[in-house]
Amino acid sequence: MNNLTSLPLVIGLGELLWDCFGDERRPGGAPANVAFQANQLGCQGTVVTRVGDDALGTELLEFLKQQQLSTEYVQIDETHPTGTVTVEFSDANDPQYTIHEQVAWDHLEFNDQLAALMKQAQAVCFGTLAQREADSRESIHQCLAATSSACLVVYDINLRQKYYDRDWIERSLTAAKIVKLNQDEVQVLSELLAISAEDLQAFALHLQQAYGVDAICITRGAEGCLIFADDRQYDIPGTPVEVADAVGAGDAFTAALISRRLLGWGWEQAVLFANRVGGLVASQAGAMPVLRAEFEQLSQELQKT
Ligand SMILES: Nc1ncnc2c1ncn2[C@@H]1O[C@H](COP(=O)(O)OP(=O)(O)O)[C@@H](O)[C@H]1O
Ligand SMILES: O=C(O)C(=O)C[C@H](O)[C@H](O)COP(=O)(O)O
Repeated sequence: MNNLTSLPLVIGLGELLWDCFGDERRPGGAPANVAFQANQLGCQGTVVTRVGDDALGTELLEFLKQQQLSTEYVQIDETHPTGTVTVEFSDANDPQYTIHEQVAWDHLEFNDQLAALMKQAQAVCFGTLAQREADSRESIHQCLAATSSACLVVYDINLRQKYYDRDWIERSLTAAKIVKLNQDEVQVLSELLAISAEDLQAFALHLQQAYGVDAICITRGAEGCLIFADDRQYDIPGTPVEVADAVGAGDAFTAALISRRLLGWGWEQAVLFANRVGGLVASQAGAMPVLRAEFEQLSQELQKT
């Protein structure tokens, strides 16, 4: 691997795709969004994924290059096309995703190159969607098994349509140190794992104890977030923004939290920062807006408090 920088290496492991909004399309895919944002947040964000041998795949590779992200770990699939997602919005302006099937990122292949990369990672973020096919599911868990014991393994649950299963979720929870989920996902998980979510503190404690997770982050859109870590609870209200679309807000939150924890920030400051970063991304169109200067300014402001 060409590790040319000493910045913390943050891997987004799973889907890189096109989010399609009517006639427009923008790069997306939850783990790729995390890697992209980590790159803007002072880390070396790197995407591990697979695209098709087609024009949409070539365009994604070009996009990564333009944004100074490595394309070294983007596999090219000769038989499956580049992934696409149709994004629509509910009456409450919440994004709804239709994820198209049998695409390149369903068929990630674990190999020695990925093992070497994972060994060097300071953090890795993965989700549930990219585990819908056995090929990528097994490769993702092989990648996680190749990380060092110091690596911050983050599971951003991201449940989409019917693409989840109790066994995959439990296996992923067991592999993770930090788990991120939104309010809707709390309800789904509560039913799937038969854990009451009436008391969120008890819900989080159950996940922490049953699966050996250090921190549980529950995001609540405009209402901010609730974090359980170090035997404490951080209840952070939202900061009002004018929403362009909330696509990628959760991934930006996750990337910001990872980046500041890796820099040694305490939970409270890191969460305050992540909350604001999520809001900033919700105020912009698409999952990967360029906001490097805004993030830096916010980081400096919060560091002074
Ligand atoms: N409308 C909004 N106003 C202010 N902050 C927001 C808004 N939407 C999202 N955020 C910020 O982004 C974070 C993640 O958003 P959320 O929608 O809960 O995640 P996800 O995209 O995973 O569903 C929230 O915790 C909040 O900090
Ligand atoms: O990969 C997926 O699951 C997709 O549907 C593509 C989207 O780009 C992200 O999901 C946005 O994720 P949020 O940050 O939760 O808004």
